Amino acid sequence: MAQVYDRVALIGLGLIASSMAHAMRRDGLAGQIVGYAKSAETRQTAREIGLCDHVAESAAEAADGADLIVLCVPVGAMGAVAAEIAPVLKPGATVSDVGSVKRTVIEAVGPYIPDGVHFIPAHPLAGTEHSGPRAGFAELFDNRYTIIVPVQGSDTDAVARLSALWQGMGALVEEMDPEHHDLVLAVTSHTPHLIAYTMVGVADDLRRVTDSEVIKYSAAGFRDFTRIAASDPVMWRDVFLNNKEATLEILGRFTEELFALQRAIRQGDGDHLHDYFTRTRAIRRGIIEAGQDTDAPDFGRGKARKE
Ligand SMILES: NC(=O)c1ccc[n+]([C@@H]2O[C@H](COP(=O)([O-])OP(=O)(O)OC[C@H]3O[C@@H](n4cnc5c(N)ncnc54)[C@H](O)[C@@H]3O)[C@@H](O)[C@H]2O)c1
Ligand SMILES: O=C(O)C(=O)C[C@]1(C(=O)O)C=C[C@@H](O)C=C1
Repeated sequence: MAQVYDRVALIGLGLIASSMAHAMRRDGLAGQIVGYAKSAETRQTAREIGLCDHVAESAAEAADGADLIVLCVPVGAMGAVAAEIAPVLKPGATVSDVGSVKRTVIEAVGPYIPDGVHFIPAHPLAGTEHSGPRAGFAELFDNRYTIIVPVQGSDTDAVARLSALWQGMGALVEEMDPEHHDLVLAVTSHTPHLIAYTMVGVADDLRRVTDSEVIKYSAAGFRDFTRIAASDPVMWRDVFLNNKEATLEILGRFTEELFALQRAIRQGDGDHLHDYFTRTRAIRRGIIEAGQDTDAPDFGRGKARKE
C-alpha cells in the first residue's frame, strides 16, 4: 500500500503506539514516524529498539510539522497532551487518538484543536494485557475493527485518509457517534474487564483464606480472566472514570441478572438456569453462523487485508 501520511507523530509509546509503528512500517504507510512518551525510560527503550525514526524530548517537538498526530496515552491524559501540542499544530494536520472511551476524550481534546486542524477520534478494538513500547506487534490490528468517531464538521477527505491508514494497518473501519461507541464498549469491553478484575480478586481472597490452590489449578475460562485482569491499571482506572454513566448502566443490569441466577440456584430452579444458558449459547452460535467471529480463519477475507 502507498504512503498515506508524510510525517506521523505518536504521543505515548505503549502497546497501541508501538503496534501502529510496526504496522505502518510493514506497509510503508508513513514517510517518517516520530514518537514521544512522558517517561525517559520509555523513550530510551524506544530508541534502543528503533521503534520510530526519531524519539522527541517533548510532545510539542514530536507534533511540530506532523501531518498526523495520534494521542496514544491513557484517556485521562489526553486533554493535557492536546494542550501541550496545540501551539505547534500545522494547518491541515489531523489530530486523532486511540482512547478506549470517546465522549470525554472529545470534550477534553476538542477545545484545544485550532481552526484549520482536523480532529478525528478513533478507537482500535484490539489489544492485549501487555503494555509499553516492547509490547507492540504489526499484526495487532489485522481483521480487528477500528471505530472512527467523526466530530461535528469533520472533513470527509481527512476522515477518508485516516480510514485508509487504519485499513492499511489491517483494520476493518466503521464509524459511530461517541455516545453509541461508549455504550457498546461498556457492554463488550469495559464491564467484562470489571467482572474479570472482580473474579480474580475474589479467587485471590479465597486463596488467602483457605490456602487452597484456586489460582494454580484454574481452568481455561478463569485463566482468561487472569489474563484480562493483568491489564494496565492506569489505563483501566481512566476507562472507568471516563465512561461512568454507560458502565454503571450496564453494571446495574448485570447485577439484576446475577441476582436472578443466584435466586434460581438457591431455589433449585433448573428450568430458569437451563433456559438462560440455552439463550446465551444461541448467541454465540449466532455470531459464528453470521460470520461475525473475527477469529474465524476466513473472517474478513477480501474485505480489509491484502494477502
Ligand atoms: N491496551 C489495550 O488493549 C488498548 C486497546 C485499544 C485502545 N487502547 C487505548 O490506547 C491508549 C494507550 O493504551 P496502551 O495500551 O498503548 O497503553 P500503554 O500503557 O502500553 O502505553 C501508554 C503510554 O503513554 C505514555 N504516557 C502516559 N501519560 C502520558 C503523557 N501525559 N504524555 C505522554 N505520554 C504519556 C506512557 O509512558 C506509555 O508510553 C489508551 O487510551 C487506551 O485506552 C488500549
Ligand atoms: O484482548 C484484550 O486484552 C483486550 O482487552 C482488548 C480490548 C477489549 O476489550 O477487547 C481492551 C480495551 C480496548 O479499548 C480494546 C480492546
